[in-house]
Amino acid sequence: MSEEVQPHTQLTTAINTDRAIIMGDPARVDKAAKLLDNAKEWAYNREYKSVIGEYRGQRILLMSTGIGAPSAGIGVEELNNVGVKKVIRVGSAGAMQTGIDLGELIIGEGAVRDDGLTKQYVPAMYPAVPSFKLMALAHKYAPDAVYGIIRSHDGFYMDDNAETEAYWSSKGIVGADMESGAMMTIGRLRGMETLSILNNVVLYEGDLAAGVNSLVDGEELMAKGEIASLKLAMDILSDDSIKQ
Ligand SMILES: O=P(O)(O)O[C@H]1O[C@H](CO)[C@@H](O)[C@H]1O
Ligand SMILES: O=c1cc[nH]c(=O)[nH]1
Repeated sequence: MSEEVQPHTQLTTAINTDRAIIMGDPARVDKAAKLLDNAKEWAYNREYKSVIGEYRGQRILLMSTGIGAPSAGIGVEELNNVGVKKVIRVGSAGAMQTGIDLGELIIGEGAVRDDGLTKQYVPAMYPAVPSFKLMALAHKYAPDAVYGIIRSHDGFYMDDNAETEAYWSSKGIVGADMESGAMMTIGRLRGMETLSILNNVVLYEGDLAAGVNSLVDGEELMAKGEIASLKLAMDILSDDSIKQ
């Protein structure tokens, strides 16, 4: 653990908790903060907005990490530096299979590491897997969520998106995001327990940009999915079996 102020997140060990919920969007931190008791903003530097509060008596840090593996990777490293050992990402995603509705929760049983960053940590054959303990708690609180392997990628606006998605869909991948693979890989290398809970904002083969715009506009099913995903992460992190 480091006593230093972390340069990007501005976190220190004074956060005094071993668990955090991370998300891409700083605006989601404000929505999540409303679900906590005694929520207090800790810092807001660059894309990293952090709030500390309590859920069912358990102290939890909320933090945004911006978009993409490099900024998520920095966030996870700095969380580890200040003693955080359990991290749940609550993100948005695109479905990779038909039949997954808007606002449905997709929980990553592993991630295809289609990012550039984590290959600089370990070869691509190293698996990106979540904590089995946190996963078991996900099943306890959300037995009906969609469970499967997700794909974390670097490029939102790729010319070959349709072909790439068809390929990974044919391999059974259930959803796509941009940070879960980095969190699972770097987290595991640093001895942290991680889990990824994603709110579906794009139907399979749907319009990516339109889906993300609807999330911003607060479309009802997506807004419900966002709150459900945050509550699920809080239920898991405050479960009696892993209470701090
Ligand atoms: O909603 P967040 O958590 O940012 O997650 C998803 O949304 C962004 C793309 O729109 C990427 O960060 C992707 O992973
Ligand atoms: O398809 C999607 C939707 C949101 N975010 C992604 O990374 N991909």
